[in-house]
Amino acid sequence: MPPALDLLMQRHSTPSRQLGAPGPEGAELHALLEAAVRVPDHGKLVPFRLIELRGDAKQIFGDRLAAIAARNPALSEAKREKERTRYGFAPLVLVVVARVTTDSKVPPIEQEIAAGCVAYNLLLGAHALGYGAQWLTGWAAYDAEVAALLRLAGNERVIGFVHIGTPQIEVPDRDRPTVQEVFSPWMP
Ligand SMILES: Cc1cc2nc3c(=O)[nH]c(=O)nc-3n(C[C@H](O)[C@H](O)[C@H](O)COP(=O)(O)O)c2cc1C
Repeated sequence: MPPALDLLMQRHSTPSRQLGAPGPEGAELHALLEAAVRVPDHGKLVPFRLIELRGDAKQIFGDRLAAIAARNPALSEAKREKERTRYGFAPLVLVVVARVTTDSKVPPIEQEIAAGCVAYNLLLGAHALGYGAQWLTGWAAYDAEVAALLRLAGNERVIGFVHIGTPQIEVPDRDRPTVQEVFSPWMP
């Protein structure tokens, strides 16, 4: 099997709480980012950007998120507790942001898909470099206060928080859809 296809076959997420140091930094992180932004992009709009959360900034972000969660009566106590600790594990979290050009002929969904490809490339690239990663959204990706905390513009939204680090345990793969389940010929 070609190595690139083998990578696709081997990749799986590592839960963010099972990720620890080290994570990619310096030239290695730069290479990961360069590879990640090579996505199909209708209209070449570059409808994405990335925000790094690392070190103290990452922990402060996690604390602020927990404070927002604590004020939200719609979130269960268990979810609020999860927020208090979520950012203490993976050494690096990349926030993938979609920035949608509204006066373009390219529909917003296509621009958001391009940003989603960046997030997936990060998972693949992290795996290729020997790291583990997980793409999370949760309530925080859709919360206006969190968007303000990240200083997102009105046309921007969080596509995912990609946690990257070194797996602390061997994570078994999950069940995968079979080709038979998802593939069929079109019948005229
Ligand atoms: C857009 C998106 C958002 C996700 N958000 C969450 C999340 O908030 N919480 C969670 O437990 N898993 C979430 N997941 C799933 C995990 O990232 C991951 O895919 C899954 O745990 C294992 O699948 P994998 O091994 O094929 O990556 C999300 C996946 C996608 C594509």
